[in-house]
Amino acid sequence: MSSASTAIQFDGVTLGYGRRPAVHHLDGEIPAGCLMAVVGPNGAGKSTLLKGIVGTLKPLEGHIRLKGPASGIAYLPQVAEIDRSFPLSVYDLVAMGLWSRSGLFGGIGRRDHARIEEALAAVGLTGFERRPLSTLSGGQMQRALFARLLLQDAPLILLDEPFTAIDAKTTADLLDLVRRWHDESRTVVAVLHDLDMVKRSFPQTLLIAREPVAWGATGEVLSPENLLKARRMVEAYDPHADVCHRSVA
Ligand SMILES: Nc1ncnc2c1ncn2[C@@H]1O[C@H](COP(=O)(O)OP(=O)(O)OP(=O)(O)O)[C@@H](O)[C@H]1O
Repeated sequence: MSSASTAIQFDGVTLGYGRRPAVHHLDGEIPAGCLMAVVGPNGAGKSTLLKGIVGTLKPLEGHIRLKGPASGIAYLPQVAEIDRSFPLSVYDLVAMGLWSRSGLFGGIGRRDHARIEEALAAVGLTGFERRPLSTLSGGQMQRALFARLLLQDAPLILLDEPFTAIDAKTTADLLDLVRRWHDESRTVVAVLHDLDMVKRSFPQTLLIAREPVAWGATGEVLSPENLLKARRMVEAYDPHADVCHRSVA
């Protein structure tokens, strides 16, 4: 049963594609206000887990319960999933962060304009308003996407590999925003590969290898034994297996 301080509750969750599970045996909760990293080897199911939380992927089994409506989620997908050829300006992209409030055709008032400019300033993109997305560097694009997240003003923020292929300065600036969200008591869940960063900046961690390997305080979760176990579990996983029904001992 989820409590008032639970942001996300997993009950016997299996997530997958077709009938093939990508993540299973997921039980537990993410407390509200938690700053949590999701780590694991390639193919461990980290992105799949975020898609399950966002609701773009329905569980094959079990339930994911969210405190608050799905519209209260701000989600940053992996860079590879974002189409930059779409003819949008930086301003338009960032303004999309207001959609949940203004609606698709709501128009942008003076206050909204000021908020967009504020968000652009917070990510260091003042002056980039009219630039087409296709002309941005990878780091500038990620800054623009963070500005959009800022405007979404969501209690739950999901980030899928937000710092991949961006330089140290951009990473530090964006990590400051993540800390700010945490200070504002938002729940932040980020898929990350840089374990040093996780140890430094993320108090809670879920180590996943198609199923949870360890979940809790980062220092305990990221033990050499757990990391080895996770690698072995992903290597041993049968990608053709059907949904399994593990009996409770
Ligand atoms: N759309 C899809 N259709 C079928 N299988 C998929 C799909 N998306 C992911 N998978 C499979 O689900 C498994 C988990 O993938 P997922 O992308 O969640 O892993 P990940 O931990 O995020 O990996 P990485 O660190 O490489 O990004 C993989 O075996 C992958 O091939």
